[in-house]
Amino acid sequence: MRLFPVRLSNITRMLDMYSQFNPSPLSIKQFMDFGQNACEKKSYIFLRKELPVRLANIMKEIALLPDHLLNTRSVSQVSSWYVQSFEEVLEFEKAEPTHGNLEKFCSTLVHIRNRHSDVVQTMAQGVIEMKEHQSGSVDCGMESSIQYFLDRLYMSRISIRMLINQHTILFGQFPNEQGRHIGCLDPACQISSVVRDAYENARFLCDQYYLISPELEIIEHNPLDKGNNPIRTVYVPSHLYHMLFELFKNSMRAVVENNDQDKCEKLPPIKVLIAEGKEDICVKISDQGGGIPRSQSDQLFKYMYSTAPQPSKSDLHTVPLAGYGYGLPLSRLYARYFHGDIVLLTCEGYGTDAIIYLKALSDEANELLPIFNKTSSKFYRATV
Ligand SMILES: CS(=O)(=O)N1CCC(Oc2ccc(-c3c(C(=O)NC[C@H]4CC[C@H](C(=O)O)CC4)noc3-c3cc(Cl)c(O)cc3O)cc2)CC1
Repeated sequence: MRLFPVRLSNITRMLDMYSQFNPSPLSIKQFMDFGQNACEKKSYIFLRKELPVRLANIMKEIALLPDHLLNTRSVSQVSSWYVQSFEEVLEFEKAEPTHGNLEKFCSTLVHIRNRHSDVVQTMAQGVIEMKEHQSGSVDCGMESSIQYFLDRLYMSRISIRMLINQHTILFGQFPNEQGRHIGCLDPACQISSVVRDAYENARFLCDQYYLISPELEIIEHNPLDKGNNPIRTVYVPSHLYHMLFELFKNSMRAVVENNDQDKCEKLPPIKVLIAEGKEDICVKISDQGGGIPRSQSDQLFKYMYSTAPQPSKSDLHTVPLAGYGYGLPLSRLYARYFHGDIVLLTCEGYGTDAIIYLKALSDEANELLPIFNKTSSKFYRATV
């Protein structure tokens, strides 16, 4: 994207200014409290500052990427999307919150969300382009700086899309079709329902490809609730679904590929435990898929490790359990976004437990946001 000198110096000046502010993390409780008495003007005043701050913080890190990654066609494309979106939001920097401007702001946010919908795939393509242009393999210093950057880029992207979704759902075209939901948050998200949804959809893909799939068993353990009601929490169902869907796909692939169906009529079931404690809600997915050597289990969270040549569109259809190779690292980011986590515990020769940890209390579920500062930029200089 060619930038004319005047425009370039303007953007550089604004980037330097907005990147000096730290992003302001919000908790699930704050999202809920604001959404229950939502005021569009207050949201507009907050977002027209916070969105450029979050965009500028990650744009400064994009600029620190090594040239042979930054100058790939794909990463240049992503960079230009960020520049364009940064400029578009800045148009509201001093605009009064009139009805017209509020409406224009909402549609601008929708355009920005759509512009950035393919950032993950495009970055994956950029990593592949870089590897293709590299004569030798990528050294581990470079690999760890790319891992560090992509984790921060995608966490920033998750957070920006969360802010945009809350505003456009609360104040967009259909504000009253929310039911009990507050934006993309469900105040009473029933964990077992999302587990079943994700399982059924992963099972459909598994049956399509392998013509067989393991059964599901769910157990809930909620010592704090005498009525033994299903465990519910305030969360973003789509985030939880994304994590569960990826983990079920992995479990099903392992179970089907590592169990000799001739010997046993039925595949060992996938067992899910949902437990609520004072601090955490845990969702443990246990399978008998043969497990992975410990030396390999860390690799599964690596973007570079899994960045095999992207499946072609037809592959994605014919090899449905394969993805772009970012399923697990991205799922862990969704869990970490509100201070949860995903941990893999594998027993080679037997199977794997994948545990999703969620914060049980919404005022402890704070956004985890990357901050551009001397420390983060040193990391790039050290490993570039
Ligand atoms: C980056 S990504 O998110 O896009 N994605 C990560 C996932 C990967 O696909 C998978 C899927 C399953 C497995 C797998 C095996 C397995 O396959 N064992 C048998 C081999 C063990 C090494 C052995 C060897 O090479 O030594 C050769 C056999 N066993 O346990 C699991 C397992 C993994 C996860 Cl993460 C899980 O949640 C549940 C599981 O049961 C491995 C890889 C695509 C890429």
